[in-house]
Amino acid sequence: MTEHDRDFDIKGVAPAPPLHGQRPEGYRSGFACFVGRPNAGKSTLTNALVGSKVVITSNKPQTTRTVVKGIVHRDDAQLILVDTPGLHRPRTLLGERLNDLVMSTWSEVDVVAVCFPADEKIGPGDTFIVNELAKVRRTTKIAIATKTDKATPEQLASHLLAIAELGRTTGTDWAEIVPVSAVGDSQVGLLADILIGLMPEGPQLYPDGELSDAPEEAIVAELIREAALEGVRDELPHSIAVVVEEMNLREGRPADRPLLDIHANLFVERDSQKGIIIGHKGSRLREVGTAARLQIAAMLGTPVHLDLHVKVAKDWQRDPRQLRKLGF
Ligand SMILES: Nc1nc2c(ncn2[C@@H]2O[C@H](COP(=O)(O)OP(=O)(O)OP(=O)(O)O)[C@@H](O)[C@H]2O)c(=O)[nH]1
Repeated sequence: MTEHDRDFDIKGVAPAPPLHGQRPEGYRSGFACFVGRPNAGKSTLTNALVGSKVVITSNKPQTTRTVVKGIVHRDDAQLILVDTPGLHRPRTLLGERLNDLVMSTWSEVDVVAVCFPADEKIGPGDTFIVNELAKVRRTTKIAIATKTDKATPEQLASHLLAIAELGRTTGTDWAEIVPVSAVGDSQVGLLADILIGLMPEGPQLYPDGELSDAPEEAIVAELIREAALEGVRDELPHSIAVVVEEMNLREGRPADRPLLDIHANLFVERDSQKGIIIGHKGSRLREVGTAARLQIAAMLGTPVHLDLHVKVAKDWQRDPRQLRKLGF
């Protein structure tokens, strides 16, 4: 039995569907996972590789909660990208669950790629991640210097040396160190070649053209969450969760004018946070709703009616029952 004959059961990602199509000689397939400190450019890189916005990017740290994957299709390979939450020193039950999820994902993928933004010095956060990753012995590790467009050639050179040094001090054997700019589309193709070269030989795992198997509800929830976080205090990101309760095409609409009805609840931890989200006489919530609605409509290609409610779920990050209900 080869590696790919068993069901892949990466936590939070559905087991692989039945195998598709014939594969030419030498066809490769497998899983890669980007890690790195918040804002390192992981989601942007996933999007650049896949060529479509499937992972939600944001300029605020720590918004990637769910495991969402994008799929790179090539004639000779299929590369499945898994995105994990950030790794933190756990302070709550949610924090512990997220860390467990990250560690088990790392041990099940073929390659873990650590992203180090070239415009920032390597710091304790990076060292923490690489030290944790070093405990996962079997998985191949590569380092990516991201956002190279934001660094001078001299800065980039010393950044690459610092990455190599971090490998040495943590006992991590980087299979490659690759400088990339997702925004400038520099070396993204090379990165794809390198990742694919590190995948095992195996069959096509997903049908052609499938970009992501993240359920639409999860993508919609992330878009709402992103809109709700826009312009609010830095500590609020940890306290918001969005659950899409219902998503249905409205009945009785003409075929050329569909309308998607979405009912979603936005959970905060405290009444004071509810006030921040809702704003003066509901003004902020209306803006959040409009922004999310337009994003969802653009993503799904259907006009949307969004019904958004804000609820307080006291200390949901610490309560196992609430966490289960919210999908963690
Ligand atoms: N100039 C430049 N900016 C980039 C590049 N890649 C990402 N960014 C920006 O950096 C910010 C963070 O990027 P993300 O892709 O959301 O980072 P992330 O690592 O997924 O962040 P978390 O989800 O918070 O862990 C965004 O504002 C991006 O537009 C790049 O190659 N060049």
